[in-house]
Amino acid sequence: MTTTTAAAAITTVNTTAVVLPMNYSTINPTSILLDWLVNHPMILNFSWSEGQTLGSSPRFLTFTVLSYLSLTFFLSQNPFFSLESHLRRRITALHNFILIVISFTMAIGCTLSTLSQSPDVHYIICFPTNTKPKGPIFFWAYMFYLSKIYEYIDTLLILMNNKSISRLSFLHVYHHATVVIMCYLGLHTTQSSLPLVIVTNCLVHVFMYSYYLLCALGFRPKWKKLVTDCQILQFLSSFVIFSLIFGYHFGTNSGCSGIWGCVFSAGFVITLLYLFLDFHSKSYSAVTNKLKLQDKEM
Ligand SMILES: CC(C)(COP(=O)(O)OP(=O)(O)OC[C@H]1O[C@@H](n2cnc3c(N)ncnc32)[C@H](O)[C@@H]1OP(=O)(O)O)[C@@H](O)C(=O)NCCC(=O)NCCSC(=O)CC(=O)O
Repeated sequence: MTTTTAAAAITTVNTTAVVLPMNYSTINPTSILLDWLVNHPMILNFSWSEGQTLGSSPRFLTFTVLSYLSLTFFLSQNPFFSLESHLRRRITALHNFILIVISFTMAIGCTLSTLSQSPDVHYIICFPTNTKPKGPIFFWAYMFYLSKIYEYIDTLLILMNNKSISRLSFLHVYHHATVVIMCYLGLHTTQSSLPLVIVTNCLVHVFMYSYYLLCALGFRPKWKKLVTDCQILQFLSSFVIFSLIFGYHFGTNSGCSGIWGCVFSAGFVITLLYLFLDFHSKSYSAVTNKLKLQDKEM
């Protein structure tokens, strides 16, 4: 905490405490961020321990993902209620705003943790095989995992509007269900690459949920395609990261931690890339744009 700054602002004159104006030149934003997002005792002492940390058991994971899939299937077949449009838009806007803040905080927290905790650049890509899932980097990996469960609300928001149920795509449900398993395995196997995957995805999500926020507020941003392009770029950059890890793991004697987590993530990214390229061609091709224009003119 910035105790030195606070202490410097307080001085005593004739035994009476006088609060002097804060010397703003001594406030260092980076050290405040480090205090809150890296060196906070809760973050510094975090440890993922299987069966003890909330959400860390295979049973919890199975229950969560199966509940999501069965509820989504049930509600899509039996739309239960449609919220009044005004209220739904407000709830959606708030939900997106929360996700922008959470994603941004995780991106900053994970970046600072990685920069301050990594002994060398190699560590950012490849954790040594004896790495334990504890400390700031794994705290943010855990927050990332929990945030993916919170993102299930996206699906609920689509289901709460009878008119938008057609927006519930295979891509959406497959992504939301599988990403939770990927994050769990990341922690369970102490997976190398976690810092880069988390920071990249959080930054893309700040952009994506800003797009959704504006939609919920009634605007239709012209840069929708740019969001999809960034998502595709994210998946392509993951290939570079995973190629480096596999190169290090199989090309050196020391190896990298959590290689099975990396194999799962790489497989997931391949399927997402395929689905997103398909989404891209269906949403933005010249033919699609022409059809949309004709629809508007009718
Ligand atoms: C541009 C995209 C981000 C979104 O494409 P969409 O076709 O879903 O976009 P859209 O124009 O229909 O979105 C506008 C509609 O979404 C509603 N909406 C607003 N907030 C929402 C939220 N948090 N979740 C779901 N829907 C939401 C708006 O009210 C509006 O509804 P109305 O039209 O009724 O007013 C795209 O690149 C994409 O990701 N498509 C896949 C669909 C998806 O589910 N993506 C998110 C998870 S995948 C992911 O997250 C990958 C990653 O990690 O990067």
